[in-house]
Amino acid sequence: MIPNFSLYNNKPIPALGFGTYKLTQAGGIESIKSALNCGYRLIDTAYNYQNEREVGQAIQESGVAREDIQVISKLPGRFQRYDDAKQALATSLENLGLDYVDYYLIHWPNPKQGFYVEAFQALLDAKKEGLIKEVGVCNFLPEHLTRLKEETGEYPAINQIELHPYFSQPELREFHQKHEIVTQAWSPLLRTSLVDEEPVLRELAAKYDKSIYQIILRWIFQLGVIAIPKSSSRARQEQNQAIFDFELSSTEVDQICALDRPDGRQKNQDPAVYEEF
Ligand SMILES: NC(=O)C1=CN([C@@H]2O[C@H](COP(=O)(O)OP(=O)(O)OC[C@H]3O[C@@H](n4cnc5c(N)ncnc54)[C@H](OP(=O)(O)O)[C@@H]3O)[C@@H](O)[C@H]2O)C=CC1
Ligand SMILES: O=C(O)C(=O)[C@@H](O)[C@H](O)C(=O)CO
Repeated sequence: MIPNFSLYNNKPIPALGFGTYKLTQAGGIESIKSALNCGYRLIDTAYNYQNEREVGQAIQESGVAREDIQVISKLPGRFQRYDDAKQALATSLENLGLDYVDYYLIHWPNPKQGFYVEAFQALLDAKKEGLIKEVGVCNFLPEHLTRLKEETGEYPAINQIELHPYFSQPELREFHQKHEIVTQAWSPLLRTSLVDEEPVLRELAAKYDKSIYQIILRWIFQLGVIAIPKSSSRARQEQNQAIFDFELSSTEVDQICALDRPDGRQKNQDPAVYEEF
């Protein structure tokens, strides 16, 4: 059983979700259906993943009630003008075959382009129309979040950011906590690169009889952050959620936090300068 965290308004959100980047076509549908059938109730997709149709079909075929599933999708950078944002949301809903999406997130701030406040306003208006339950963002830095608050009066419900043992984002997590923004961790397993070399993770895995990936996901849970690991395999989907039967000590949590590196980003995608369309 995956426990819940709470949003700013006390609404529950699963404390662990399922990522779907690269899960496409028939195999993708089977993997997403498998994730739903083994207990994931928070599914992360994006317009740009070109798999919203697969997510919609998996939901329909899973037999799990729509209202028991929370679906996240994301607005591409090229659609941040007000009317384009609303049209992109309409296309996402059509692709998903849903009347509403639980969370629609601005995928990247693209600060050089300069339209993210306009996009946020469009999504706040779509929320009033019942098309989105909560508006969120990804990859926003404190300066972008502050600007949203100053210009629209609201913070997003969620900020989905790169977060894993090499990049644990302590300052941004603190900012989120202060302003009741839920933190989600993308690439929580660092797409499995490098982490299997880490002695601290290996030692903890041996101590708790868990895999290093379970140690990482448990650490993220204990930070109060929602990880959204992706896996195509049922066995690894089950493994990734078998993390609620043990607890790391606060010293062990700190030991993993100490792996943080200034250059720890997976692909050097610094949202202050990186733009994705
Ligand atoms: N908002 C944003 O800008 C971004 C959002 N995301 C979201 O975050 C999700 C997760 O991040 P992602 O980049 O996919 O990377 P992850 O860190 O989730 O790693 C996924 C990789 O790890 C493998 N894996 C998963 N579980 C295990 C396990 N227990 N043991 C061994 N290998 C494992 C998977 O292989 P296999 O499938 O074979 O199991 C896959 O190759 C994405 O799918 C997407 O939804 C990602 C990037 C940016
Ligand atoms: O997966 C996502 O949500 C992304 O934003 C990706 O584009 C990710 O940034 C990436 O893998 C870029 O090559």
